[in-house]
Amino acid sequence: MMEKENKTAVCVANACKYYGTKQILDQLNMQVEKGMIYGLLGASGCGKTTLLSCIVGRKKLNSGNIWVLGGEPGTPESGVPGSRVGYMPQDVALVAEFTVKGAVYYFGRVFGMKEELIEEQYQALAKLLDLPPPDRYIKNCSGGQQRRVSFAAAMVSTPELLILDEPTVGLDPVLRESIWNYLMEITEKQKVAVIITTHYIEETRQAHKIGLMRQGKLLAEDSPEKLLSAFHTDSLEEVFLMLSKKQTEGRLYETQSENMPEDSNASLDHTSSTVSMVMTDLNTSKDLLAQKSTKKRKFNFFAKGSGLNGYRIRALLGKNWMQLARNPSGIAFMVMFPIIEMLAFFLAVGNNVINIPVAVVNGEDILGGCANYSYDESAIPHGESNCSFNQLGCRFLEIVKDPMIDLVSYQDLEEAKEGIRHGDVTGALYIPSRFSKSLEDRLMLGRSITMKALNSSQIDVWLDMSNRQIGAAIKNMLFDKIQQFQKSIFEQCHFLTKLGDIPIRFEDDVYGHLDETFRVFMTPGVLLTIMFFMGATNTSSVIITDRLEGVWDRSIVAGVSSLEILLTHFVTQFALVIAQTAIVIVLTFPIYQTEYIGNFGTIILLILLQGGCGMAFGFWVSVVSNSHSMAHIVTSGSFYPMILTCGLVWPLEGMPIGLRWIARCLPFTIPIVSLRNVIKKGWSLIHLEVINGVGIEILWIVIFGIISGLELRRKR
Ligand SMILES: Nc1ncnc2c1ncn2[C@@H]1O[C@H](COP(=O)(O)OP(=O)(O)OP(=O)(O)O)[C@@H](O)[C@H]1O
Repeated sequence: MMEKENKTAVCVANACKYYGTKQILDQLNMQVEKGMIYGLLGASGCGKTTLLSCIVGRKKLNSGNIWVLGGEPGTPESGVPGSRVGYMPQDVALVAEFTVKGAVYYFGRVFGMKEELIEEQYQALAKLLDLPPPDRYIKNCSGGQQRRVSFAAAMVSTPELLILDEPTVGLDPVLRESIWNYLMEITEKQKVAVIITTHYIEETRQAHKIGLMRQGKLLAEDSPEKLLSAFHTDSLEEVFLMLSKKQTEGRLYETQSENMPEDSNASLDHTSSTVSMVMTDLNTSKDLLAQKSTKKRKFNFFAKGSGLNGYRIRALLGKNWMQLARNPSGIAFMVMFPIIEMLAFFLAVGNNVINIPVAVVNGEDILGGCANYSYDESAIPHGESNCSFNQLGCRFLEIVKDPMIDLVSYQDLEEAKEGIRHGDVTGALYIPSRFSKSLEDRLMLGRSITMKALNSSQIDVWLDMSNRQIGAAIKNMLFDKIQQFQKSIFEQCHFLTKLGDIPIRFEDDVYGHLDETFRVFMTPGVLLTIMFFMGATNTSSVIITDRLEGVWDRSIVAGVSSLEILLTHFVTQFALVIAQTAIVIVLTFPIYQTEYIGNFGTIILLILLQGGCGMAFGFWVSVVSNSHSMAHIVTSGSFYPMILTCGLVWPLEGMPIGLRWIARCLPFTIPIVSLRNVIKKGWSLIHLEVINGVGIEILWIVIFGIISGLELRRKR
């Protein structure tokens, strides 16, 4: 048995694999010996790549068994993933920013090979495969050149098992021949087992064994010569066609008994519910698979080899750095966006509105334009308690002058109101024709004033409140101005000015002050939301590129763990978050002079952690998204709900109770309050209202990490 075991490289028994309800592999059996080229043939979509993914451990069978180089893929005995297997996936799966040499070196480093050995291998492979110049970027290589580099990357560790998914697509016949010659040589001399898929059926005549696959089943498995003689033809394509036809007619069993030559070692697979001409040595496979099943599998959160390894981490960090550094426009955007966003905030938010056109109809001086008005003569005191008023409308118009409004004189009230309806002006002030006299009566006569006089002692205002912010700003400004106006009259008339005050007094504010701009309130929220979404978009776009280009999967087959990929991306992306945090902090505090009274370290901590939280969110987005556009939809789709419910636009206290609780659980709702407490109240980390912000950020980093890990496992 030992002898047989040593000869076997891959053994697949009764393999079934589903994607959802669709069956891809159907009771498939296959056996590959060491020192053999195994050509796996089949129409597009028959499940070849899926089978190879299961062999290298990237996908899991729903039922059945696989044994590779000493054990089930993923166990230490099999050495898969790792340097014992060279895997060239169907897609090029190389980092576009790598150079040709850098791509081969990356895999050498992941395998922990010495630099001199990698160089030696690189030189040999460059010659064999006629690789493009070493310093040419992968993204600048042609499709055929990229496939050759991909082949070299699979070969760098001189693996025991070489899995090549359509390696010869797009290569010229001369190069195809030299690759086949090379494969013949390594199978013969180094006893490497090679599994190769190809669309060029005749190319596999040189293989030692070929497997003809259709609809998830292996129809036949034998040497090309034996298959050709069994079907009395000299074309493998014809063999395949005949077998396919018989499979469709359900006569495969007959095929085997009729056609198999005496000396063929093919046997019926009686363990399968289907019948096929597979060569699998069932005794060997049973021995191997039984041996494997005694090995206990350990629970492993990140699926494969979660241990951290220095040289793999160095290789991954180098890769991430290259991806970043060789993408200067990406770096420029990552630096520019926080600057642009913060500048947009500081320049656009919180400033007073100016030059709003407001109509004025001064009934006291319709045509005069206040030409004969004198401030001093508009309120003339008589004795201790009397005062006579004159042209107070003009006095009010002088006081009401403010950068916020541009007064536009109208002579008719209806015309002014029409101006609002047409959008020419935002409001209209109407000063009644007897305003001064009526106001005098109001102050002097007290309770005996007539209703008519009372009405005409008031200035009437109409506002366009369709723009609520502007309407409210004008309203507030008019309240201030009318108080100023009243105070000025009281002073001039020697009245007790306090009599004019409304009977409520606002003392000094405990924290902040009433006339602070809206920007001060917004700053903590803007800082944290910018960091969250910058972290999310940076991370998701980098990781999704790795996943879509196949670099992630390929690195994992080379022995890298998901945890190592995650950690190294975290390190690289966190360096960016640190840079972006520095940018937003410098703009907010030294440059825009935002006041803060709390601990600066706590402010930095809350902002940095929020960037980390965004990164973790971006990581999750990249795991659940199958494309860049889907990642963008998820990120931008979550942007509005999170922003609208975080208390930045409207207080949580104004939301329905259930929504309030949901909003509180979001990644930045409570941290915004915590940051505001540090900036405005000077609270430290010992306050619950600060520490819970830090706690929520850390909790979300952990939650996103865990659900991403679980999703990665589920996707296998
Ligand atoms: N992740 C997936 N989810 C759902 N279906 C999938 C997934 N991957 C592959 N498939 C489907 O499984 C079937 C087999 O795909 P596979 O890539 O294994 O075929 P293949 O034989 O390698 O084809 P080709 O020669 O064109 O590469 C196809 O119908 C494909 O659409």
